[in-house]
Amino acid sequence: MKIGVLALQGAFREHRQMLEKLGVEVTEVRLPQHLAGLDGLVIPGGESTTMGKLMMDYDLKDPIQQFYQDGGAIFGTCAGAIMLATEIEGQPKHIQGKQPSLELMDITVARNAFGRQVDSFKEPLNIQGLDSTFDAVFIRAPGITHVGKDVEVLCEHQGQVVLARSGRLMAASFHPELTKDARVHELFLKTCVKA
Ligand SMILES: NC(=O)CC[C@H](N)C(=O)O
Repeated sequence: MKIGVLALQGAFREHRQMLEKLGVEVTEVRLPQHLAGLDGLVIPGGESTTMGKLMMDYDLKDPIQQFYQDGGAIFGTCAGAIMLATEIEGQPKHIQGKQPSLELMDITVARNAFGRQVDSFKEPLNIQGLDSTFDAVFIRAPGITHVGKDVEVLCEHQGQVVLARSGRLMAASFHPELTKDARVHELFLKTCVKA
């Protein structure tokens, strides 16, 4: 299996290390041609307005959407979840129009729903499909405030959805790459088998 990690900005190295630990071949994606031959793509946490701007500057939006249409799977964590969402709440006022995102997953995401950087926290979560709790790190995390009818809720915390899946798309509010526990990445790898 070959997985790409979008490496424009943010915590892409940690995802790379986690996936390599699981025996996966990993490619850092910075240009459209880096998507060739991948089964899945991870969009890391970071800062979604910066990542969105870089995605547009590097002409990656259409190729990533095409990658998904062609059967690729995508996992967005934290800022990456914002990048996947069809609707974003709380975008900064200085951005005119809609903050750039991929608009692939039928979810509404509220930016910074769990407070500011100083309010970052670690929390044991009960995640559907895992037989014990998962210690999740939240850093200026978004909350998933609405899910479409084809979206499965895999975990909720403080009344908000924090892990969701829709076919080959997965979105997490937290940072599963910042722990030693690889089980959330394993859940994603199960969705990466091309039809
Ligand atoms: N850790 C993160 O990825 C934070 C996301 C950030 N708050 C944003 O809106 O882009």
